[in-house]
Amino acid sequence: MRKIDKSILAKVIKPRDPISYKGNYGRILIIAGSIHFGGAAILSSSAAVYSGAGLVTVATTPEKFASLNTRIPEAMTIDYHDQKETLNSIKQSNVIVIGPGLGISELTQSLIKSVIENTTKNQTIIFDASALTEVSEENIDITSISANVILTPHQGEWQRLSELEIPDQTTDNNLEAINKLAPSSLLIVKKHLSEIYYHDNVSQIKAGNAGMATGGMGDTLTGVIAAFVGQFGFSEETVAAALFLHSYISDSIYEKSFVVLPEKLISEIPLAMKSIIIK
Ligand SMILES: NC(=O)C1=CN([C@@H]2O[C@H](COP(=O)(O)OP(=O)(O)OC[C@H]3O[C@@H](n4cnc5c(N)ncnc54)[C@H](O)[C@@H]3O)[C@@H](O)[C@H]2O)[C@@H](O)CC1
Ligand SMILES: Nc1ncnc2c1ncn2[C@@H]1O[C@H](COP(=O)(O)OP(=O)(O)O)[C@@H](O)[C@H]1O
Ligand SMILES: [Mg+2]
Repeated sequence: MRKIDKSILAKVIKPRDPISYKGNYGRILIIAGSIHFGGAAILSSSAAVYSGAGLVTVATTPEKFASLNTRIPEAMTIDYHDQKETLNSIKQSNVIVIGPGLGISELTQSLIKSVIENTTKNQTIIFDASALTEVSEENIDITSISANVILTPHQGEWQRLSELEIPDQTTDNNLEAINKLAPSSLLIVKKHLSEIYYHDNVSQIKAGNAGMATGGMGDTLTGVIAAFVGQFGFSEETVAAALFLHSYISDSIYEKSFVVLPEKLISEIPLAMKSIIIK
């Protein structure tokens, strides 16, 4: 199993061209949040903005517009009940995150199907949280999606998708399961020392700590990955760098703090990314 260490960061995080504009750094759509899970949409979108995404739009329930605009004014908001507006945003985005805080509902199922049917090979979809649960519970076919696909289940969500009990989630079993479920996708099994499965390659990050075992940490990861793909393009390296940075910053916080709060992690992303390119 290949190990992912700090060297991945300098391979991916590059200085910006002075002659550039926000369109160069990715249009991200985050389809997230619901009446009981407003924070997931805030954390995912904040993480995307703070990780350098050019433009971030959150498709969520209008009850959450005020809190979102207050917490992360850089992100724009659209109503995911408005099919026309949501479809328009799906088609215009480079990266689409779907799932954090969405909840289990017919709406979630229809949003998933709309994303699958209206994206092309030049786009990337990140399935997380409730979207993963719906894919498994509704047997939604994700084997032949045109867009790049990234799945970010924790071990419980992976159990639902793969039908592998957690103790049986070995490298070989995971590889077999992902090749059956979505052969060309990139799978991250989130846990202590998370693993990446992509085209039969298996790698493991050498960072992460138990202070990360707090609600919202996975929602946050989706925003970091989305921003990295939006800026640096879809590749196993880009995703590995995002996954590593998320745990690397958490490790530095964990040195002095009993718990790693997702918001604290997010606040430290810009300085951590800058430190990688300062020689
Ligand atoms: N502030 C917010 O708005 C938050 C919203 N959240 C949303 O809540 C929804 C449900 O996600 P959850 O993950 O909380 O609940 P899930 O029900 O999807 O998964 C948690 C369940 O998985 C099982 N499990 C077993 N081993 C596990 C392991 N090692 N790691 C994780 N789970 C394991 C347990 O039965 C546990 O109850 C998602 O849409 C998520 O985005 C959560 O992310 C928490 C924070
Ligand atoms: N003990 C641990 N060691 C390292 N990383 C952990 C540990 N516990 C949780 N994490 C990380 O925290 C995140 C939790 O994701 P998830 O359960 O989806 O959170 P949420 O859905 O509440 O946002 C994952 O990235 C996981 O790898
Ligand atoms: Mg999660």
